[in-house]
Order: sequence, then C-alpha cells, then structure tokens
Amino acid sequence: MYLIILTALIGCTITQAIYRLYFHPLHTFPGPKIAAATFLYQFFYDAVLGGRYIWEVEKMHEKYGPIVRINPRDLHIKDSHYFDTIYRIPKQEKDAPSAAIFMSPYSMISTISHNQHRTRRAMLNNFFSKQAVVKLEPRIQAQVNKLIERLEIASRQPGNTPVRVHDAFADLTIDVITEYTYGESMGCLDDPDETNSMSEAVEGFGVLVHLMWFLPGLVKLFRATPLSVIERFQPKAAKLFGVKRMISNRSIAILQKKTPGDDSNEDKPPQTVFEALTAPSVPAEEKTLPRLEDESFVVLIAGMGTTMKVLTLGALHLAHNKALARTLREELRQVMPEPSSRPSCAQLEKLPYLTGVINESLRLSHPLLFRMARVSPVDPLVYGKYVIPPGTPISESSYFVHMDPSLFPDPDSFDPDRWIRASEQGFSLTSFLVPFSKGSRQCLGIKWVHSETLYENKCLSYSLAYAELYLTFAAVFRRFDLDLVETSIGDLRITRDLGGGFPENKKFQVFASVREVS
Ligand code: HEM
Repeated sequence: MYLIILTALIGCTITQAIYRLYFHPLHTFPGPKIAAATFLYQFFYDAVLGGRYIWEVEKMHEKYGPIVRINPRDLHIKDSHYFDTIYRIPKQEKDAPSAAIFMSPYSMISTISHNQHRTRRAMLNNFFSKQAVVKLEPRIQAQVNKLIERLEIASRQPGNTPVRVHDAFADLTIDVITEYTYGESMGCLDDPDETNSMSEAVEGFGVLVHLMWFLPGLVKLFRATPLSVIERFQPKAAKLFGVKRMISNRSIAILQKKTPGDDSNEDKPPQTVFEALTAPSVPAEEKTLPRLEDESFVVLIAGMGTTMKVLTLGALHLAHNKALARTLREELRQVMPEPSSRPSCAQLEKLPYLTGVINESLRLSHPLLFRMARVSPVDPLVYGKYVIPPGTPISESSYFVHMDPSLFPDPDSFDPDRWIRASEQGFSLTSFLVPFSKGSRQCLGIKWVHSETLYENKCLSYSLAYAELYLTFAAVFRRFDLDLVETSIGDLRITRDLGGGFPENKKFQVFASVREVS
C-alpha cells in the first residue's frame, strides 16, 4: 500500500516538473531548471538556511540576465529602471504568498484584490491625512525629548555604560506609533528596563516570514494558539504580545460600542485607528474583530521595526565615521545653535547633508528587503523581448535598486554627499530611493511624500516616517557623539532576507557609549 502511495507521489512530482519545464506559460523564460521545476529549491535557501534565496537570485541574474524565472510561478527582474513599471501596475493585485508573510490576512497590506485594497486603504487615508500628521509633529518631538533625556542620563553614568541604541530607537518608534494610532503611548521610553526588547520581538517574527510564504495556512494555527503559549516560546516578545492583547481588547470594546466615539463622536475626525476602522462610512462587513486586530497590528509593526532600523543603521555609520558626524553637526548648528534647540521638520528638511544621511540610512538598512510580488490581473507586461502573461507574480527586491553600482557607485559605502552631488548635477537619484515601494500599495507612512520633492522642500513634514527620521537624527547628533562598543561596522552587513534585511546573527543591534557635545 505504502509503495503504491509513494510511487503515485513520485509520478505526480515528475509529471508536474515536466509540465513546469516544458508546458507552463513561463517555460520560455530564462533561469535554472531546478528552480523552474520545484519550489524545494527556494524552500531550502529561504526556509532551511534562513533567508538566503535572494543571493541565489542575484547569481541567477549574473548568469541568465535581467529577467529570471526564480521558482515555478514567479519572475524576478533586476533592472532599476523597471522598478516603477512593476510597482505601478494599474489595478495591481498582491501575490498571495507575498501577502501571507505579514501574518495578518485581514489587513490591507495582505489584501489581494485591487478593489478591496482601495476600500481598505481609503479608511486609513483619512486617518493619515495631511492635517492629522501635521498635528503629530509636537507629539513626535515630545517623544524625541524623552529619548534625549534617556541618552543624557546614560552619558552621565560613571563608566559610561553602553546604550542599546537599537532598543532606544525601537522604544521611540513604538511610543510614537502607539500614541498616534491607539491614542495612548506604550510608554516604552519611560521604562528604564530595556531588557524586554521590542526589537528582539520583531526579530522573532522575521524568522517566520519564509514559512508563511510556503504555508500561509499556518496563520490559522497561530490565531488559534493562546497568546500565553506563544509568549512562553518568545519571552522577549512579551511587550509585543501586551500590545496584541491591548489591540484585541480595544477592538472587542469598540465593536460592542463600549468605547466613546463610536456613537457620540460620529462627526469628529477619527482619533484612533480603531475609530477610523469603525467609522459610520465603513461597510458593516469590514467591522469585524479579525479585521480590526490585523489592521491595527500591521500599522504598529510596519511603523515601528522599519523606522527603528533606519535610525540604527544611520547611528552606526555616524558613530563609526566621526568625520560624517562632525559634518552633520556643523550643518545642524545652522538651525540648532544650542544642542537643546528644537527646529521644525520644515527647517530640517532644508538641510542637504542631514537629508543625505537619512537617504543613505534608508538605502542601506534595507528595512523591507523581501521581493513583494505584484500581479497584473488582465494586461500583460512587456520587458524587452519578453511578454509577461497576466496573472504572473513579478517582483524586484528594493535591495537590487539600492545596491545598483551604476546609480550608487561603491554601493556599500555610506556617503551622504552622493545625494548632494546628484542634485547639483540635476540627476533625480531620489527616484531610485524605493524603500517605501511605489504605486497604490506603497507605504502608508509616507503618504504625503513624493521623492521628487526631497530637495524642493515640499510635503516632507507631513510624512510620519520622515518626520520621525528628521527630528530624531537632528536631536541626537546635534547633542551627542556616539562611540561604538563591541560593535563594528560589519555587524549590520545584510546577509539574510527575513522580510527585512538582517545580518548574519539575525540581530540588528548597535551598542555605543554616549558623550555630550556642545
Ligand atoms: C522607514 C520607515 C518605513 C519603511 C521603509 C516602510 C516600508 C514599507 C513598504 C516597502 C511597504 C509596502 C509593502 C508591500 O509591498 O506590501 C509599506 C507598507 C505599509 N506601511 Fe510602511 N514603511 C515605513 C514606515 C511606516 C510607518 C511609520 C507606518 C505607519 C503608519 C507605516 C505603515 C505602512 C502600512 C499601513 C503599509 C501597508 C500599505 C498598503 O498595503 O496599502 N510604514 N511600508
């Protein structure tokens, strides 16, 4: 009996491989036969070795050219000039496995269909409106001030105990995003105990990304598992699970109309993400518990882990290369005569070197590295002599754009001046800065930013992500000098794709002692 089942399985596998190699609509596209025949090739590099397939994809491009069939159903393009075409596909759909990696199937980031995504995004578009984000600036500033107080205390401690820079930034970004989205900050910056690390909690999720790509059904298992059980396996993630609980309780309460604002404040703009998701204009079928839980959780995770990494990587380079930190501080003095000065975002955005530091930090931290495949549901795409059939998942990892030596010579080097040089030469390098993706599915956190405006000083202060980056880099590096402790520049060299880019040991960490400067 077992022999019959085994023979049938082998027979099916071989037949399937033959179909994929010789009859599948993608069979004429270049790429290694093994990748076209079976998903096991990708599984081995991503799920078994832990986020290594991207480097195999890079080797495929070296051998087969800019368009490659990387598994039985996906194409990958390595051409920085084609990125926009992929991510601006009209009425694009998300590819289901890429959507599953966020482990939140009812959120907009995991929504497959174009129309449903549009409806869901519209619910939060108003919440992230220009007026709403403008009002946020003083609140971000207040959180940045708390971070500065924490660093001040650290700088005065005898022996100058090193600061866990990544955790300090994680605490900042989580406090900003929770205050804004849930109406109540988690108060991580008020907590001197930094051992319960949010950054490590995010790492814990990164490990699951590839499993979810292959087995999206696992998310049901996670949902059914009590939080207390998951917490036991991920003790470092206790804070994160605390947030999940808070989200769940709030979602239940608002759905039961226990929360003020559901009935009584219908005319007021939404004050929290929950209110936005349950506003009277939202269709009834969207006001469900899983929907509220997933959407609120994604906004939190998307807004926290990414921004934290950008700040951490920038801090690493500014601590490593004192000349960069000095140049930045000199420029900051123009608008910050005293270390305690607090210029507005609008003033900071005019500073070209600071902008260069932020752009390099965005480029080299690879906050979302995974190839987020898109699907053109009806029309074929054309790449050179290739016609890509509709329905084909197609992607380009932002990693390849950001490390393209024809755009960013010596791509590994952190060179804020490259943005100034490009601007002086009239070259729009910023159109190749794509950490937020492009098109209708691009990051919600930069809703008001258009990359072309980076040097024209428009709109940036209305963007949550950029506002956090400008205010934090300015306040920290005007006031402090960082000295790396047991951390070297190679420690954040990205060698793993776990959704976000991670170094070899899967820890995105920087330790530094802090000195005040005048
Ligand atoms: C440096 C910081 C950030 C980076 C690099 C970043 C990057 C991205 C990227 C690449 C996507 C598209 C993902 C995809 O293709 O599926 C995305 C989506 C998203 N981001 Fe961000 N993000 C950042 C900050 C934020 C912040 C501060 C928020 C908070 C509001 C946020 C909220 C979201 C949401 C809600 C989506 C889903 C949008 C949709 O599906 O329509 N992000 N982000």
